[in-house]
Amino acid sequence: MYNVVRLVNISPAFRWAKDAKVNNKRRPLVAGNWKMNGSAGLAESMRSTFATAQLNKVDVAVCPPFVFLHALADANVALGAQTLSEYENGAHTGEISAQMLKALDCQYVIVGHSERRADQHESNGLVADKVAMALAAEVTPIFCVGEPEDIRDSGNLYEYLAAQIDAVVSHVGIDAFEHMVVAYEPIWAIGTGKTASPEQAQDVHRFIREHLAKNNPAVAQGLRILYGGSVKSSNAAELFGQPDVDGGLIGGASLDPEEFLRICQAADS
Ligand SMILES: O=C(CO)COP(=O)(O)O
Repeated sequence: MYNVVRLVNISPAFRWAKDAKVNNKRRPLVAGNWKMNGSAGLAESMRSTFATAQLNKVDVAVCPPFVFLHALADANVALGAQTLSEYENGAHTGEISAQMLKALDCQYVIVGHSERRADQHESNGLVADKVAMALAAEVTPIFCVGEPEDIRDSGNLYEYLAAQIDAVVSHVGIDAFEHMVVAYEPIWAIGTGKTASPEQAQDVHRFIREHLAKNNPAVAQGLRILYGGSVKSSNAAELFGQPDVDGGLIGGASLDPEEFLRICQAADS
């Protein structure tokens, strides 16, 4: 399904990964995932909170439900969606295509979030198809991986994560990761208040980078790997301070514009 030719002819505007790496340092990204929350009012208050925010060294994105994307258009944050269809167009009632997101100026789309893997039974293969669709439309996938607690406890953490990553690598190719963001979100840390320790996050982020580096060291080095799972302003700086943690994917705390701004400020250094 994935069209390699289109990626080779990718537009200069999509080659952000080059710009995202300044002086050999990856530029952090903080993305808010509202999940099935929020309102037009929240979009408005997010817009006004960020209108005057002085953030220089961090990229910020907000991923509201589809119906509020327009309410954040031209705000002082990049737009992201929470999922997309694996189909290009046609008779797929209720689906939203990559091209539609592009037309709305969505720069990012979350793909493979654990809640969709669980609720909508999205398999590694389907996630790979969706990543390919996003790439073909030049919308940057925020590709999520993460383990349930029993997998971590059983000692199979790295095999589990490698299978999630390899499904996408084998479908779109390692070079496509130049146009992607990866998010590590341990399922046991999502919405639980139980954050991974900075050391736990760093260990997994380093594993992800080294795993990808086996195929393309330069792409792995430039890749932004976000941490997600109970990030708050009180723990953000320490998490973002880890060498392989390049920002965060924020759930609950992104529903409070002031708190979300504080988390973005923690990455702005
Ligand atoms: O799933 C998440 C972001 O995608 C994390 O959610 P919380 O920040 O609410 O734990």
